Amino acid sequence: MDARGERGNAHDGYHDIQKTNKAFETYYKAQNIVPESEWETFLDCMRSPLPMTFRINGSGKFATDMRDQLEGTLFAELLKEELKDEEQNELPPPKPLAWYPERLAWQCSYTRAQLRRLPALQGIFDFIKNANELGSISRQEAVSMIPPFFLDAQPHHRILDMCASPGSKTFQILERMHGDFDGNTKLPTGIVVANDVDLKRCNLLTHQTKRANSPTLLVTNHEAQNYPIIKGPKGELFDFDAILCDVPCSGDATMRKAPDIWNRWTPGNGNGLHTLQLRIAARGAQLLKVGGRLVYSTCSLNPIENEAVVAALLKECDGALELLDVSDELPDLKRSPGLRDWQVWDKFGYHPSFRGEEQMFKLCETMFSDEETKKLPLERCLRLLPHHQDTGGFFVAVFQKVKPMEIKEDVNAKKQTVKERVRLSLNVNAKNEIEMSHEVITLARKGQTASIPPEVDDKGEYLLPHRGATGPNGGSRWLGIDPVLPVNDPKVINSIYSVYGIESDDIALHKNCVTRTADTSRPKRVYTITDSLRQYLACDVNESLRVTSCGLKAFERQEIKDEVKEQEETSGAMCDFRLTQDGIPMMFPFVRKRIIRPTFDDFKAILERRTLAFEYSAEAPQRAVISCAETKKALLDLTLGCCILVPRDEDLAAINVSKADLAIACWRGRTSCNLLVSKAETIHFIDKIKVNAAVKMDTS
Ligand SMILES: C[S@@+](CC[C@H](N)C(=O)[O-])C[C@H]1O[C@@H](n2cnc3c(N)ncnc32)[C@H](O)[C@@H]1O
Repeated sequence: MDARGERGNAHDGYHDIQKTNKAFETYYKAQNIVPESEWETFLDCMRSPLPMTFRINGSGKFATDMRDQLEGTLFAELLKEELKDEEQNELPPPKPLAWYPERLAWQCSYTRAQLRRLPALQGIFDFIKNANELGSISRQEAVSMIPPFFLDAQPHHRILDMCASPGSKTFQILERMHGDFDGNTKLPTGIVVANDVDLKRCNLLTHQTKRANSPTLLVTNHEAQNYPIIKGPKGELFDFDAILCDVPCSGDATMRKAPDIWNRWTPGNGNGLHTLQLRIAARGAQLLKVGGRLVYSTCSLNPIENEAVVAALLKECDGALELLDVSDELPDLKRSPGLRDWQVWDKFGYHPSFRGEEQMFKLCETMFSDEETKKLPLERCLRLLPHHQDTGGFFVAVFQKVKPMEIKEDVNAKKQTVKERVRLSLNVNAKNEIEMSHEVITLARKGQTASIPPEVDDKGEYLLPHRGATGPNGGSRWLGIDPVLPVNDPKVINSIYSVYGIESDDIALHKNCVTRTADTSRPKRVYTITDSLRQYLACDVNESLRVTSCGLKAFERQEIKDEVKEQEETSGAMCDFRLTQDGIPMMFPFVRKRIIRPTFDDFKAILERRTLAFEYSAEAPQRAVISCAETKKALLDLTLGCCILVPRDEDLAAINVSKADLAIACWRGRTSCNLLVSKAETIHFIDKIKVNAAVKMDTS
């Protein structure tokens, strides 16, 4: 039995681990991060399993409806009776996180094992499992939800998440950017750049944030401490309104979730990361706009990874950064103040001050608190202690940039060859190098790039450069990474505009579409991006950014045989590009053509059977056939190709779902209409209909 009166699942391995570590206890007692009177409670809590928490995704009506459903059914049942586990220990009911706005994040005081095991918790277990898979909730540690709140992200902001994978905080930021976008409100105009040093983790990040369907998202793969500096043609820095530095750390505040840390903890774990953490935060400070916010966070309790980094950053920035007092933000969040003084230890013991020889022990001056440090308002930092709110531990510091600061160039970045610099600065492919002017080559030899400004449109906005797509790395500076190329072939874009009835005044696809296909007149996938994202990419004339994913995949090439095209084009326009299901939430408000409103029965039938034939066929008697003559006629009146099916208004009203929420991509074929939605997504739609219909019946 542990401190919480819980027995772990014999198979979860949790209780096989010895949760003591003398060095850990000595170290943190000496650091005074916890008042003496709370020490034992703190240790007990660190040894107990972490309760499961989740937050409801999205915002506005969708999220509050979901919460009301949850409170109205599942949680109400649990609140009615006293819950006990097998050993008759009382299990408190789920409760909303006190500090999280609008009761949209919840904490269940059960372990995962209990959730799986106890029959009374079956409903909650199923709900969490399904809702997480379908993307309506995110299981996320309570403390990990905190940093994005302090960023104060707005839809028009440029935001940089420097160490972003697996992306739970990026996802929160994107939700905040998109707010209640429903086609009546404006699309976010800002950008979110999410970066990670690990390419595989960049791909994970792209996958985890896919549900946000965001045209503002750019995923890059760089060392955050050397993040590229992008400047506009007049030398103006492309800086960010908000930057999150959720840096790599020892993670010793996550012992409740990862108890193996008890066995491997040493003071050296934190010491070894201090310099990298400081370098990442310092790069963040350089890239921050004056007036913008930088949030530094770790899931470590260690002052060397926390206050020491904050103090060194403040000193290094020489008055350009101010550490903010955020005590009036998230007022219900219990927090401990940061320390002004701490101790430096390593495996040899305690080092009272930095005298120089400590360097031999891999300690550095910035780890120590000196007289200057003690004058800094470090109590403004937030340390979240596990026993205060039954969470994991965390550390957060919020800065504001108050004046410009010097920017050091990226000294460690991979050196470009002269030829490469010339090629990149001119945006020409390797074969054309022969035509480079003497002047440009001289500049490149001096280590400078020729400042070829990005192309500008009649409104003075920067357009994306046409990079050579046949260069040594498939047109990209980066081996294995396809270049980001503009799709502005009028044939492609005009066909999309006209076939789907999209107005260029509503959404400027001709400027804001990109592809990774070398032949931009026949792109495989077309991604939409926001104006700001285009400006950022356009200013990157030297292709310094290693972009692993960019914008929202809105259209995909659908090969249509030429003879079919010929026949069809006599009866109307055809488009080689189908709308993707991911693109529908964003594009639907702008689409005026090829929308079909079937009866609810036909709509459900196509979701369940994936295809609806126009006519009954004796050769395929099992095929479902469209039942409504009006829907059939509307479909037959379309040329072959993609269309969007949306239930009729009265049916949507009956289940309280919006048009954009149940708009599905289909293909109008010769003899049938077919779903273009994956099986997993189809289940999501069927569930949405079922859940909403059940709730409606419940409440009526
Ligand atoms: C604490 S995790 C970030 C968690 C993430 N912010 C989230 O909320 O899902 C730290 C991340 O930093 C990445 N990382 C480590 N060193 C880095 C560096 N030098 N530059 C950029 N990212 C780095 C790791 O790959 C890891 O994904």
